[in-house]
Amino acid sequence: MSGLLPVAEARARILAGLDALPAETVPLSQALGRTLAAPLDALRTQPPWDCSAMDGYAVRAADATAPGARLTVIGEAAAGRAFAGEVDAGQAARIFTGAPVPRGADAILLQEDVDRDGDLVVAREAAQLGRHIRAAGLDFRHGETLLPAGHRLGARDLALGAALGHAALTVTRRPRVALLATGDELVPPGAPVGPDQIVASNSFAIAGAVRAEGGEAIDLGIARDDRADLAAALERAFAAKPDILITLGGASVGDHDLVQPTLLEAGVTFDFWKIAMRPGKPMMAGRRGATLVLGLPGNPVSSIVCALLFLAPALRKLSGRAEAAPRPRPARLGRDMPANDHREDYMRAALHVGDDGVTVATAFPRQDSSMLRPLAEAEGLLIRAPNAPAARAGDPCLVLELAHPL
Ligand SMILES: Nc1nc2c(c(=O)[nH]1)N[C@H]1C(S)=C(S)[C@@H](COP(=O)(O)OP(=O)(O)OC[C@H]3O[C@@H](n4cnc5c(N)ncnc54)[C@H](O)[C@@H]3O)O[C@H]1N2
Ligand code: MOO
Repeated sequence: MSGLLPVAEARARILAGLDALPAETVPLSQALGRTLAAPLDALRTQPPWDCSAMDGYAVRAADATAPGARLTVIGEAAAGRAFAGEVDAGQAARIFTGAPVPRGADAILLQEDVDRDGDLVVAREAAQLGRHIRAAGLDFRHGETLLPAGHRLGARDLALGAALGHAALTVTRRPRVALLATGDELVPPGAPVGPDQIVASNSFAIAGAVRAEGGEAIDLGIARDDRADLAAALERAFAAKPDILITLGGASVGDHDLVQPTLLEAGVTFDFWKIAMRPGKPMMAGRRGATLVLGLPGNPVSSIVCALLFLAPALRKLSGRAEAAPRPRPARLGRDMPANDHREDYMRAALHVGDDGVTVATAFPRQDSSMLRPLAEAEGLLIRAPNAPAARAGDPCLVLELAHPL
């Protein structure tokens, strides 16, 4: 055996140590992407009264059972201006869409289906009981629960929240994630790049993934490959009281991979180091106090895949979301694949929909974890199980889609 932790077990161990963050109240206008900390209940009934779905005439259906029925118009009901009177036998009230149906009336005749002459309307069609009337409570009733706690709020839900009578919503606090890149070779984009240097890129993807999951990213820049510099940067990171601290790089076994010993010295207790996956093998996970510490590998693709598989689920659990783990979906292989070794493979792949409507995933020929271009071009990650035997084009497989905003 390899002694590396299986992906699912690594994720389960990370999630087991996390609880939903406390609740806070935010104005409806700021609730997009937040997660409900309590069920969303109706504070009112909608529509509050029987209401007209059309412009026309509110009548008694029994008065207009056949074309030619003649009715006297006695008033008008508009949206926001109800008709206070009652529609009696032989009478009608002019009515507009969204207006309360006056007492006595039980059907709406469309204005296209009548002829009007002064105070008189003559039906060209028979009225039908209840036709074009939205009954009170058709949409929801006071006290009903419409969305459960743990639901992440989309744009539609904000309209629902407003209609239910909420000006503010109770949501979980945003998880705070501190990001610290490490490496003498790294400079931020836009800064002069020395002869032995490259541009630090990983933090941008990780911060983006954090925000996409509703978290707040705190970028603490780049620490040098120097114990003192790294230790000082880590203290700055912990001082920001993050729910999660992410280090990038220095996770492996090289002489300059100082992250693990420095984290240990800073009081971090490690749960595990090294996962049976490719890319992302040298990821480490631990805790200091209330902070989850994830040490992601430096290779850009490794760090981003680890963020998808471990950081995003951790953020979902902290946010109180019902479903934390990523959900791969079934697909077919676009080409023959060799047998896999002991690591679960997450291969950058093109996706298309085959003739039978099933997604076809074709792994790119180069799977180097340093290469951002194929990651940017990929539409999905083709998952190859540890020790999967060789497989043929057309065989079933699993993929994780890489859709916007990732
Ligand atoms: N002898 C061994 N060597 C390596 C092993 C191993 O098992 N034995 N594992 C390899 C694997 S797998 C990975 S993944 C990498 C991870 O190494 P580190 O986490 O120590 O990462 P670094 O050495 O710091 O960096 C690797 C690579 O990535 C670049 N990098 C780092 N940070 C950033 C950043 N923020 N933005 C862009 N690029 C970054 C860095 O310059 C290096 O090129 O280790 C293998 N080695
Ligand atoms: O895990 Mo490393 O990520 O294979 O390059």
